[in-house]
Amino acid sequence: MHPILLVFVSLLGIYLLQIVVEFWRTIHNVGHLSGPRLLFDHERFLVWAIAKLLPPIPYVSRGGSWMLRTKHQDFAAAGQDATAMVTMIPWPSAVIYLADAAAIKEVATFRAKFPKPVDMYEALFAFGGNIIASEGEDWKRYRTIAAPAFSERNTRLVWDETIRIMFDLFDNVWGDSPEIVLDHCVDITLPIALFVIGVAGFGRRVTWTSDLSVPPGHQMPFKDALHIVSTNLILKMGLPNWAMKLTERTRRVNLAFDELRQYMVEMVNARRSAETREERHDLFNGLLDAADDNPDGSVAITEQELIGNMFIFLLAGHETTAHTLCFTFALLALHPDEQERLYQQIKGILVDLNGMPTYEDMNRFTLSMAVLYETLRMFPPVSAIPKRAAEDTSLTVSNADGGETTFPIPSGTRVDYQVPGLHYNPKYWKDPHTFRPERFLGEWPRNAFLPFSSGARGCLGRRFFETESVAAITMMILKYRVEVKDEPEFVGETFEQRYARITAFDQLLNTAPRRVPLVFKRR
Ligand code: HEM
Repeated sequence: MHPILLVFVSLLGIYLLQIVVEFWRTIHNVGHLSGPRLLFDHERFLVWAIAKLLPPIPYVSRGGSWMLRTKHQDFAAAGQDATAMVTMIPWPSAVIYLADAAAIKEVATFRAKFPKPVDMYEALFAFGGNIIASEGEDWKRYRTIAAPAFSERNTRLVWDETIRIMFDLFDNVWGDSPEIVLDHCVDITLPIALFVIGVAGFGRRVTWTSDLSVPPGHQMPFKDALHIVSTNLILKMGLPNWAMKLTERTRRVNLAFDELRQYMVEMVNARRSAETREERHDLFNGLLDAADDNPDGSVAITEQELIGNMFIFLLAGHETTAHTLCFTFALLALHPDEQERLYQQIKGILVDLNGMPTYEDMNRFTLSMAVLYETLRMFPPVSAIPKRAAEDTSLTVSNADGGETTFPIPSGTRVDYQVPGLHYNPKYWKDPHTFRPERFLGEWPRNAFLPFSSGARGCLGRRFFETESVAAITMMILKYRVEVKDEPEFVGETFEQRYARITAFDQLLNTAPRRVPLVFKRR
């Protein structure tokens, strides 16, 4: 054998031998927790992207959207509510997945022991320093500034504007048509969520019929910039700057980012040069208020951080909301009896309100909220919430025979909340595969419901989202009956087939419905 080839083969042999030894050591170090064993590390971006396209292949790929597809199965097979995925190449590593409410609560409580692995959120820095992609002192500063923006007044604004947007849709877009056929329900839920974040987030009213003129100094109307940015955030995060200049589409996306940034800079300047401060309750103004009110006069947040956080609100809040609303209408269309029950409650409440609910009425729509929660339980937009052990530690989970298992966690190991695993865990949820909104009407296991994460790092926009969604669902079901669109190629399918088709999903940055063809019939 040629000496160079001999050296290469020997080095490769040593590497493979080390990998095999390290692989067994990694399994041993997490207490031999059962779970998938895979050849390649799924967390590398390229492998992750390829794995999404592949079908499940034993020891190679779990296939796309595996968490929501497999739900609680891995945990049931393991006989306990913790599993470890151990991968081999390029270097053995383990990710521990939890579907045990008490263990998750412990991880959320001991934040210093289980901080957020911010290196995984690197792509989000494309927008500037921000609350989601930070930890420690930076995160505390962002949270202190951002939390007051999600005020009671902002929530009220969200409610009022959502009702207005829904009426605008019914009166000025759908008009007198007795039925509206949509090939994919996101065609209305994406705009609804965009308009709400436009006005209650950015303080700019954009709507179905809003004016598309381009103000001086701009190349694109605000509405287009907001829309293009919000639907292309993944593209911008995934591609390097030079690649964004290659095609007409990516150049337009780049332009939209520049335009939205410029609109925001102008909004900051207009506000700072204004003689009197306007009383406004959108998130952008809320952030500016907090930034300006720093008691020692120092800059609490730079302009770049302000804009970075606004981009993040758009990323965190737009598609998650739109997709959840879409799944909600899909589930109501698939379960007409549940839809009727919801309609009866809404009608009963609105009889004495002349059809125009106010923010004060929100808590009376208990079934609207229950339907929303049941949708979030079954189709959580975020499947995995990652943490990383900062020191050698251990956790205890319950197992199938009623006992407990304690396992070690070496420092540096990823520990993820596996949200679908928790949400479909029969220990907490009776008949977890059945759509049963009323389970959220009485007492329910709050620690086993994690669509918004929990603890100090829980979702800041939860109330924003809930308010908008309850208003949108309530108005829609009051005015329209939702049905699955009849399509000749699906005649004769069983309920299970129809359910699987209408709720089919892909998991990208969040869970996205694949195609939800619905008909909205005027009541
Ligand atoms: C269905 C709707 C939503 C869901 C399921 C959701 C879910 C989540 C989850 C799971 C996290 C934790 C992420 C992590 O640890 O990496 C989070 C954080 C966050 N969300 Fe949401 N979210 C939703 C809507 C919104 C909206 C509408 C906004 C803002 C307008 C928003 C703003 C935020 C922010 C600022 C954080 C970071 C909190 C922190 O790290 O301190 N979210 N959200």
